Amino acid sequence: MKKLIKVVGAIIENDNNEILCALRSPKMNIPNHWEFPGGKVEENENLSEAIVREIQEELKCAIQFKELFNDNTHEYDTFIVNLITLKCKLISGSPVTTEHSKLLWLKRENLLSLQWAPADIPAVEQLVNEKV
Ligand SMILES: Nc1nc2c([nH]c(=O)n2[C@H]2C[C@H](O)[C@@H](COP(=O)(O)OP(=O)(O)OP(=O)(O)O)O2)c(=O)[nH]1
Repeated sequence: MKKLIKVVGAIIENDNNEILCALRSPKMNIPNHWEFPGGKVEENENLSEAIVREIQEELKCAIQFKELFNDNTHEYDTFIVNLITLKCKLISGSPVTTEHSKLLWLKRENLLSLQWAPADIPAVEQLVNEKV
């Protein structure tokens, strides 16, 4: 049976209504695909704790959880991911890459020009269609 992993991804928007996108590196699984930065939820933590921890570890900045945005389960060849995207607010510092190949701030209307990890597509489409 395929392993099911629970993952949180942060949707961080700046004052110009741009959204932070992160490119998975060639060394990561699902390499060279764009994603919402984040990672696996650990057993002892809630979604808000998980996303704050992951973003501090990966992007070296502090965020605050705002609201649940999208919850999508996607079956890859070797595992199943339950990707929960959360709207978050940057509260201190600015994101820097530690594991990703690149970070990019993009307007909603340009999000679909990137090659996203397949599990992310419903959240990306919901963002593109969202009224702001
Ligand atoms: N972080 C993140 N992972 C995603 C997204 N979409 C998607 O399919 N994934 C997949 C890629 C990975 O297989 C898995 C998350 O693993 P990860 O490697 O980012 O998480 P992590 O930092 O906790 O991993 P680890 O190095 O501790 O094992 O979910 C997304 O938008 N964000």
